[in-house]
Parts: sequence; structure tokens; C-alpha cells
Amino acid sequence: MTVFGATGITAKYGQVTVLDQVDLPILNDNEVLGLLGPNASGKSTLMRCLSGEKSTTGHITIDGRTRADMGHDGWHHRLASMPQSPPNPSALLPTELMWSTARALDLDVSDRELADQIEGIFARLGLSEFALSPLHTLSGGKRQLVGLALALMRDPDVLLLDEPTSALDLHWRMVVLDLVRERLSDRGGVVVAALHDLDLAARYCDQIVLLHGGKIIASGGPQHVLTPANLARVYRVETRVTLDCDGRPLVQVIRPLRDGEAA
Ligand SMILES: Nc1ncnc2c1ncn2[C@@H]1O[C@H](COP(=O)(O)OP(=O)(O)OP(=O)(O)O)[C@@H](O)[C@H]1O
Repeated sequence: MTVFGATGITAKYGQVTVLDQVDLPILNDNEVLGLLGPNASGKSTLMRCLSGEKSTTGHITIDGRTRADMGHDGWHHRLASMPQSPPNPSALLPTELMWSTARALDLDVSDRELADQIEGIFARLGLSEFALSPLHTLSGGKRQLVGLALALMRDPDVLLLDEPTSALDLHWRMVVLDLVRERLSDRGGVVVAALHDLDLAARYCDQIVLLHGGKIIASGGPQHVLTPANLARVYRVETRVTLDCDGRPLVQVIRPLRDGEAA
């Protein structure tokens, strides 16, 4: 069982406050939280605060214990993140990156088991044929998938994904998010994913937090958050929202609102 909590998250760059007292809903085992918001609303900064990469005055816990309680290694044993930028287009091979990540984890498994694990992750992400291709020869989407493979290799209880599908085509977006959900039902844990695609968020997230200017504008189930009023206020667009056969919102964007036009 994993319970992840984050309250009172405030973050600054220099003197500028970019996150102001953000409280995320408590996440219980098997839950996916989507972070939505326009450019510069603070999604990546929040992800970096949650991972411990950026300092914050907030209180972040896994099963009631903070990073200070667990220590750096203990925390990163339970939590891993996939950053917004994919691995650099270097001469390294995806398989080398996976092995160095696996070795750093010091897992108590044989090389054969590790090789099987790596092969399994590559197969699910369509990377098997690229395992020995230098990163600089891969497309942006394939490198993004390598970034996800590295995060999955760590097999954390709390998985943070910063725009995990931004470089992917329609097929791979759904494969990746199906895999994320399947992994939760197999082994438990929670996922926090920053997303731009509202329909993917509605389809895959149990809860959504809508950020704007570093503050939470709405928080709750997709149907509660993805309303025309919230979307107009935050994204400055007119939308029509209908429900699919499973009751999930489907957002049709009609037009951008003009300067000065009421949301
Ligand atoms: N290293 C930094 N130094 C100074 N300001 C920063 C830094 N990183 C981000 N910011 C600022 O913090 C604010 C939030 O940025 P952040 O990257 O968290 O937003 P975001 O919601 O992830 O945006 P996007 O959707 O464009 O990726 C922005 O105003 C941004 O300019």
C-alpha cells in the first residue's frame, strides 16, 4: 500500500514565487493524479518539488514519512521521476543507460533477471529494435520512451511523469498510459503526471489538479474539474464538454477567447 501526500507546497526562483501553498489531494494505492495547466503555470516546478530536486516549504510524505525521515536513498528507492526533457541525444545506447540505472539500484537479482526485465520494458515501449542505437540517432519520441523506460526500471511506488507523452504520436500516447495503469494494477503504487492533453487526462486520471499562476484553480475528479468555466478561466478558450459512455468528459475546443472577452 502506498499513500502519497503533498501540502503547502510553495516554491520560488530567486524572489519570485511560482507555487503558492499548493495542496494536492491525498493519493492512495492505484491512483493517478493529473496535473493540468497552461504554460508556466508551475507543473514542472511542482514535479521537481515533489521529487525533492527543488526545495520547498511544503510537506511531502510517502506513507506518512518525509524525505528527511527516510534519507535521500530511502526516498529515491520509493519515488522516481521522468523529467520533461528526454535523455540527451548522446552516443550512449539505450541498453547501456538501462544497465547503468539497474546497477546503481543495487538490486538483489541476477543479471539474467535484469536482462529479462530490460527486454520486457523495451518490448512494451517498442524500443527493442533501438536498444543498440545511439541516442542521437533516435527520434524525439523514441528518446522520450527511453526516458520512461529508465523511470520504469526503477520500479518506484511513486512515479512522477512530467509530460510523458508530449513527443509521442496517438498510438504511443495510449500505449504509455495503458502501461502506466496496468503497472499500477499489477504492483500498486501511485502516479502523478503533468499533462497537456485534456482528453488523455480525463481518460487515465482518477483525480485532476488544475493549476494557474502557481495556484490550484480546481481539484477533484475529471468531471468536476474539466468544465467549460474552468477551462475558459485557465486556458482562455471556449469549449463544449460532453460525457462519453463511461461518464468521462470529452472536451471539444471551439475557439480561443479574445483579449478582454469574459471567461
Ligand atoms: N530555473 C528557473 N529559473 C527561473 N524561473 C523559472 C525556472 N524554471 C521555471 N521558471 C519559471 O517558473 C514558472 C513556472 O514554470 P514551470 O516550468 O514550472 O511551468 P509549466 O507549467 O511546467 O510550464 P510548461 O507547460 O510550459 O512546461 C514560469 O514562470 C517559469 O518562467
